[in-house]
Amino acid sequence: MAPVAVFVGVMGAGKTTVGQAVAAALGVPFGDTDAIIEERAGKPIPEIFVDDGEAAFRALEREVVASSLESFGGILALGGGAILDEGTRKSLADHTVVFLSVELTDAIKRVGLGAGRPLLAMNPRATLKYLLEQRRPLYLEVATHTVVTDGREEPDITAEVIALLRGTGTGTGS
Ligand SMILES: Nc1ncnc2c1ncn2[C@@H]1O[C@H](COP(=O)(O)OP(=O)(O)OP(=O)(O)O)[C@@H](O)[C@H]1O
Ligand SMILES: O=C(O)C1=C[C@@H](O)[C@@H](O)[C@H](O)C1
Ligand SMILES: [Mg+2]
Repeated sequence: MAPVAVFVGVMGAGKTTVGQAVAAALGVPFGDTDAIIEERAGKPIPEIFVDDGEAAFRALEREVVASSLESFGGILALGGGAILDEGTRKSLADHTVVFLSVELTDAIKRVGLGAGRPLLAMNPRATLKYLLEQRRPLYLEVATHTVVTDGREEPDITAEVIALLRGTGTGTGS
């Protein structure tokens, strides 16, 4: 079994929010690799970063993403940095991948001070700006569909994604 669709995008793109809504509308399960990692580690992501370091988090993320891509049959949201791993990007070539795109202004409004997101613990605006620039090409590389979310409410974005998944929408990208 493989995911119906995989959501990628930077922190605040709305992967969890829109992913849950799309899954509910399609009547399929929703999975979030960040939540699976927290279950596996038995602690929240900020604690994994503090206790074990980012490298240990990325190793666990790689495993969780690989097993979810093989066996999770619903809508799967990946952590914002999962696509940094080259093996993960290659595995995504076999899947329907929705890139939720967001620019800095809206991303900052959505993540606020970055609570629960350890990479944003210091200077969230500058960090998010850097992450957006660094990762945008990687999100585009894996995306089969790109959906612009700036200035849009969740139901509107969800409707576009559902149309894309049903093959009736044109989307805003590849
Ligand atoms: N289109 C939107 N408009 C306004 N707020 C939104 C929108 N999408 C999500 N949000 C809000 O922004 C915050 C971040 O959204 P969400 O957690 O879904 O992002 P994410 O992509 O899963 O981020 P992360 O990679 O950190 O898990 C949440 O508080 C959510 O309610
Ligand atoms: O962008 C990132 O690198 C991250 C995003 C979150 O989803 C979590 O996976 C974690 O906070 C790291
Ligand atoms: Mg999320």
